[in-house]
Amino acid sequence: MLSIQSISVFQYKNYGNQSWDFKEKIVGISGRNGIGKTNLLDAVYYCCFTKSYFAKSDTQLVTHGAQGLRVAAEFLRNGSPYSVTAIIRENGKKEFRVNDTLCEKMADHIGQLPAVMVAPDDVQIITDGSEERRRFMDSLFSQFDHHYLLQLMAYNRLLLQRNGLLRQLSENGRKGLDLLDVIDAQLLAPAQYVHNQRKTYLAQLIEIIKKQYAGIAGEDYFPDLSYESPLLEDSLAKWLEKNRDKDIFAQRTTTGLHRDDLAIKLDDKLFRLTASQGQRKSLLFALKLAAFEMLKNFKGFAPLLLLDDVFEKLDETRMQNLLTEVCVRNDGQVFLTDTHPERIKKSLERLHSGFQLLELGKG
Ligand SMILES: Nc1ncnc2c1ncn2[C@@H]1O[C@H](COP(=O)(O)OP(=O)(O)OP(=O)(O)O)[C@@H](O)[C@H]1O
Repeated sequence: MLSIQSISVFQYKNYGNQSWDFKEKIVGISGRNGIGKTNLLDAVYYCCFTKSYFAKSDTQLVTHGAQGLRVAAEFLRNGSPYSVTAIIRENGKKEFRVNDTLCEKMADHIGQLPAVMVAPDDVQIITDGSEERRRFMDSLFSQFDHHYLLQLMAYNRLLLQRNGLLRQLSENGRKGLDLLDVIDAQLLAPAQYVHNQRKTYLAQLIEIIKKQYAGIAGEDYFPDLSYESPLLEDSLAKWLEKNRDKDIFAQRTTTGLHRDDLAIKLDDKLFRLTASQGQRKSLLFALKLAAFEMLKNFKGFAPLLLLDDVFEKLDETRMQNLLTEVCVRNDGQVFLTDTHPERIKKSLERLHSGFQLLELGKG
């Protein structure tokens, strides 16, 4: 079982110096638009992932006009205390401590405090390009397969090096092809590992998504989901060899893992072009709940579930079904935000399970 007991923030977005205690499995957070509900969820997310779900850089998290920030939180994981402190110093340097010990590599912390965020703009996972879907699956798989994260990081680092070299080769008449051979050889092992794991994990994930979609949408047909990868057609070694001239000309690596996708179709057409708003919402929740379920299966305990503004997204019945599923049937801790204190209170009361309601901006 994983739960967060308390969090304190200093100079974090719109918060000066504030702390909260979380006493229940279900925590509702209400308050008017712009009061800081999302920011509070994001601070929890930050403790789990060493980065924000929303902001591209840490500097965006520091309160405007201030320098440096601090976020500290106490968790309980399988009965043992687990504390996290994140500090961004005035000079921008970041320190992350777990149980008072400095974390040398942020990657080592990923997966220790599994969490799933559901936020209003997440529908981009379905409507936007493949990058959003890769981010979704990588964030999920990295939380239960540490080697996956390390191999993915190695692949991305080498890819950057390769693209830099391709630019040089294109500009200086191909001097340095030996180095390209070296980088290409180094890319193969991490690419193969990530590809194999994506194949395995996506097959499992897709089955859970279908089940969740049926439960949420109540439809007896499913979107067709499949793993698309150039590596399903040929090995990366072959692709790199075949595309070498093209890559030098384009000054970038034109094929590889970074082109993978979780393809989503409905009646043989792209889901994002044909699906209704309701179907998109249902699929988004199905993806997120599938991520939640998969994490729970792998970790042996439920991840934190951070639901931002979901009341605006689903009708009342679907919302109540979802809350029963994630708040009552699961033993995990759930955070929900809503602008209307009465609406969230009423929904949570109907669950007949203990909950806490934080009203931001009051008292
Ligand atoms: N770095 C920052 N420094 C100061 N304030 C910030 C910073 N980043 C964001 N904010 C402020 O935080 C507020 C938004 O907070 P947040 O998104 O958490 O609100 P919310 O309660 O979730 O609102 P909504 O109900 O509209 O989703 C805005 O007023 C924004 O100006």
